[in-house]
Amino acid sequence: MVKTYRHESLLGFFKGMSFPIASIAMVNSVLFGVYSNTLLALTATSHRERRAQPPSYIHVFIAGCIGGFVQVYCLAPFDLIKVRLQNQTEPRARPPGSPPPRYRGPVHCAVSIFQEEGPRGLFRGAWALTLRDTPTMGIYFVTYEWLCRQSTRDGQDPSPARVLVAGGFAGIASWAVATPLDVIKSRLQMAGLKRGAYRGVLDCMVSSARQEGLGVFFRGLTINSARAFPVNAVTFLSYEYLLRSWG
Ligand SMILES: C[N+](C)(C)CCCC[C@H](N)C(=O)O
Repeated sequence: MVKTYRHESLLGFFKGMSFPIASIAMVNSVLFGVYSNTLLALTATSHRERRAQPPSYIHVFIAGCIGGFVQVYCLAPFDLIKVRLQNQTEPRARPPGSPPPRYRGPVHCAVSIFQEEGPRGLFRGAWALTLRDTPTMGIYFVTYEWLCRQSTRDGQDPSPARVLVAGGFAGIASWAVATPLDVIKSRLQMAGLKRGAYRGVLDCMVSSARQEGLGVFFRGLTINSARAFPVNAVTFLSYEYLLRSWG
């Protein structure tokens, strides 16, 4: 944090955020929409009926995995642009004559990737993202449901405080499992800049572990968990209460 602040001031912390903020609404509505509709197809219960007739954890897991799988295709290009911009550090005062940053902003970044790496370039790392999100979104929804049911009497709606706590821990639990593939995904997304860096997911895993030890698979987990708690607490609270007031 100190280094980022010294080098890039407060703005450095928000690098690459305009795109994720604009895209998060779309990505989350795809995730939660596919999740809820898959549960409807599997259990024939709507969101409202699910308190009285709770779905089995297997159904929750399958619906979460399918939701995770589908949302990857909305998330992948936005996530790639975020990673590319976050990894581009710019000093506060650029010495005169030094080259300008490679990407001038999210739109310029998207256009450059499209031109330099082709349309498929925008989906770089999407396979690692699919591997990261499919099972861990299942874990995300199962953890949330389990924690809600632990603390709520059968058939009753969980209180807002419980929804917040269950959502927060669901975020942490799923990130704990997702972090190894998150590290690999980000490396593959960055590798598009240098030709032939990795041959694929497995190659990236093996060479990262060889060079940096197994600890590499947990890089960023602490800061990600600190972020995941409030983010996912609010996400689930919004989901529950928006559906309750509209459904
Ligand atoms: C499945 N995985 C762990 C990758 C993400 C789960 C939480 C997703 C949420 N939008 C967030 O940004 O925290």
